[in-house]
Amino acid sequence: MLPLGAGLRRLKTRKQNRIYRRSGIVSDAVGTPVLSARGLRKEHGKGEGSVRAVDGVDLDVSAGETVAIMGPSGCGKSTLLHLLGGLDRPSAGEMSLNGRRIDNISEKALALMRRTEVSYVFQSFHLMEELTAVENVELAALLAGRSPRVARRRAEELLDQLGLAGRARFLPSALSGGQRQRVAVARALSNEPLVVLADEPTGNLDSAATLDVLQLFEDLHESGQTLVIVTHDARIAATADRKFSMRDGAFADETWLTGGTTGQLGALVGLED
Ligand SMILES: Nc1ncnc2c1ncn2[C@@H]1O[C@H](COP(=O)(O)OP(=O)(O)OP(=O)(O)O)[C@@H](O)[C@H]1O
Repeated sequence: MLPLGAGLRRLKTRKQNRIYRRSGIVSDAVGTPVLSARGLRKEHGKGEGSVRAVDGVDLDVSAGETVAIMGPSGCGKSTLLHLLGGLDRPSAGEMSLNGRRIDNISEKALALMRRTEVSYVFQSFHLMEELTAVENVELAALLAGRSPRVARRRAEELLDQLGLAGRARFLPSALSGGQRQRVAVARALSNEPLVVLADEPTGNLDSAATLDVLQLFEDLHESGQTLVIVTHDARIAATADRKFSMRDGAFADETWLTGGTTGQLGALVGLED
């Protein structure tokens, strides 16, 4: 088994190739945000009882960047993440993925985007309990259009790289919380997503497993994976390039943790080394 960091770094070359391939040239991968939102709004419900959960969010996430979103309970973090990943539709505003509008596309196109271009890691893992670890990961790759042979190979490879080779045939019920979240991360990577969206990835974990998953997200960041993480955990947020504080559906504050534009330049360096 490869050490976790080394395993993920091996993924990096493939990721670089994918970004080059999809974007055509490097400057596109850096210049065009992977994920972008303008004037994003979401109202839950209608009329007097409606709640404006997201209220005018602008966001650009560059290739290879990790963005953390923090804020008090109910400020709209999960709703925003759902909008960004196409799990829900905005009431107003525009969103783009790799330069392509996604706020006004058909349900079919949105479903395809969810299977092939974005991935999620949830607080409560959302693994299929009747499937083994490798089957959970493989299923996501199959849904993204990989052949059964490629899907199985990729699933085994990812579990190996995430330190779970010995647990591949275990059902989720036989895994610890940290191991389940690792399977969920392997599943999220199985379609080679442009961006991984994580909603409180350590919210259901004890402190030892939290440290484990924290390291995992640092390694993912290091591997060049674009990440948007909603979290209450300042340690997770500290692994990000930028941190947004959300209040009442909008960003109240933005903090560069890796120093202004050097965060974006860092992504460029990461692509080229
Ligand atoms: N499906 C829904 N229908 C009606 N209101 C909703 C729905 N989902 C969320 N809300 C409301 O929208 C607001 C934002 O909720 P959201 O879950 O996005 O907040 P959050 O910041 O993620 O909270 P937490 O940190 O507790 O998970 C809250 O007032 C919530 O009650």
